[in-house]
Amino acid sequence: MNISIIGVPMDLGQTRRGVDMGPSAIRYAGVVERLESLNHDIEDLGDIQIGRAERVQDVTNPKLRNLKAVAEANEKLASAVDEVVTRGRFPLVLGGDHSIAIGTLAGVAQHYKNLGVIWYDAHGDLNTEETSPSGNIHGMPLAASLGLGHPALTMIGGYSPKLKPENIVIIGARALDEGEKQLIKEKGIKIYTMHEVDRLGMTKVMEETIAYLKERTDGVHLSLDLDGLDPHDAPGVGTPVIGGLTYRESHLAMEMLAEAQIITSAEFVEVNPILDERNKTAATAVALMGSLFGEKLV
Ligand SMILES: NC(=[NH2+])NCCC[C@H](N)C(=O)O
Ligand SMILES: [Mn+2]
Ligand SMILES: [Mn+2]
Repeated sequence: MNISIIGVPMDLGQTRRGVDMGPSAIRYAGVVERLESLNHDIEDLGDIQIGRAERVQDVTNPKLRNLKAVAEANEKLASAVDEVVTRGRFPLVLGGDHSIAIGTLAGVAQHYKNLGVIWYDAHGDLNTEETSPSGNIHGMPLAASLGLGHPALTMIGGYSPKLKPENIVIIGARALDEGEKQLIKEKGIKIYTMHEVDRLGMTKVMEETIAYLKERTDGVHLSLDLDGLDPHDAPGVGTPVIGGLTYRESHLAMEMLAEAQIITSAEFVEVNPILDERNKTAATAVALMGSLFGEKLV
């Protein structure tokens, strides 16, 4: 595979500092070497520039913190991702907080009629400024990609929506806000909460997810928020939620995706080295990328 890495040192989609160092932490954990060892062609495009006016939080609208800076960075990311896909390469985006999924999806979705998304996350990220309890844009990217929310977010890349609700599968959810629950029901979004993961087991969850997406999509983006994993395996995240997916379940999920060959772009987000233990979370991310890109135990 020809893979292009794009770092997005974004921390303006939430209020805990340090997640802007995520791309560096993931590079230190050896992402390039790991993927090269699997015989992929790797190109590291470096980082997107994030405008951060002396780290001052812009709360002009407390329901949409740092809206302008987040939107600007996502426009840049959308063009960078679009350029990678146009060159026929696989975009691998390193975050940064999850607000960057808006830009990644804006860059990818225009290349597909029916882009699918696997949202691997403790959260739904389906809030809008009306439903958000925090005003943090990292809780809104999936809604924005469905065309819901502020136009500065929904219109990144100049078009909307990027996704159809029936092409989304959420895996690992265990912290959903009221508005998000409503939206999931109203739009019929497919979701495997921790309840279903416990009940069915990850094998069945992934078999169903893969079959579901295969029949209705022509490409699948993996948006993996490290907080989807249990804080025991991924402590370096800004919004940890206990009772999450294990390291082993997550590897199995990545291995099954590799086998099915359905993933056409991916992002690994919310790695915060300041909150981490000896770069464990970045190391987990890199190990999961290994499995996603074909690493086998024997
Ligand atoms: N990408 C994330 N970690 N999102 C966490 C969102 C938390 C909460 N639902 C909010 O909207 O504020
Ligand atoms: Mn999350
Ligand atoms: Mn998220």
